[in-house]
Amino acid sequence: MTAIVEINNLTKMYKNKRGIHEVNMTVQQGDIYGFFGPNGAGKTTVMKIMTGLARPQQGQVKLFGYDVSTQYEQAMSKVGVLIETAEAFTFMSGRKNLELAARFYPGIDKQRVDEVLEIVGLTPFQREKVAGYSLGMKQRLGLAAAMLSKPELLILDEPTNGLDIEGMVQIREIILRLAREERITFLISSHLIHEMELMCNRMGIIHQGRLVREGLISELAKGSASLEEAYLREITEVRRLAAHA
Ligand SMILES: Nc1ncnc2c1ncn2[C@@H]1O[C@H](COP(=O)(O)OP(=O)(O)OP(=O)(O)O)[C@@H](O)[C@H]1O
Repeated sequence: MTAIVEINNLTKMYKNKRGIHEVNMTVQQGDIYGFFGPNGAGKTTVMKIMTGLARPQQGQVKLFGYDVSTQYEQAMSKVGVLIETAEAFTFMSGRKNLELAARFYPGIDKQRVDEVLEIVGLTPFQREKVAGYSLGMKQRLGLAAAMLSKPELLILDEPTNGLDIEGMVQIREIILRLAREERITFLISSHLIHEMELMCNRMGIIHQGRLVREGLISELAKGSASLEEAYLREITEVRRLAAHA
């Protein structure tokens, strides 16, 4: 197995003493890795450091074997990112937004814009202004933008956050298809455990800034009626140990 993402000992504490502490994670090629934790657990902080949007106080992130802090361009060359809600110019069409984003990458032509619109199911709405898009359509446009450079790894922060059931299903189906047909590796954060169960093969659980468990979902759920029950049991144990520390 090839490790696409290697996170070692990552620490970033904000002035308010919150943040992340000595996080270790590995994403293997072909994984749909679920990065799971409640609001405020530290998911966005890890993802921002991974993509160079924030600096750690300690530790290291390697993407495709390259260190994000010292070999940024090589590390990010095969990575697509969607962190927090997708931003777009609402007065422009979906297509125009993608054409604008494509200018940041050398060698991306109009044909690729057609391809990514097709992948996310926005071809029929490409000429409409983004102002008229639903939240689900905006998220799919963000996914299309992240796909422009033909990435081999997609890092998605809460891609289904705030979406209705139909919107969630659409995003999930796109992710599963891309993993299957284009062999894209995914790192996806969510605070919805059911989403993780439906989409991911492996999962890391972050709790109050610490990665408390990582493994195959099938193994994490073993011996429990559901993944949710397994998670609650894990967290109860973490709290019990913390109380006795
Ligand atoms: N810029 C900041 N300054 C101070 N504290 C911060 C800052 N960014 C995040 N935090 C705190 O660090 C902790 C981790 O936040 P983070 O956004 O990484 O969590 P998260 O798991 O992504 O949660 P959410 O799902 O709510 O986005 C939280 O307690 C948050 O309040």
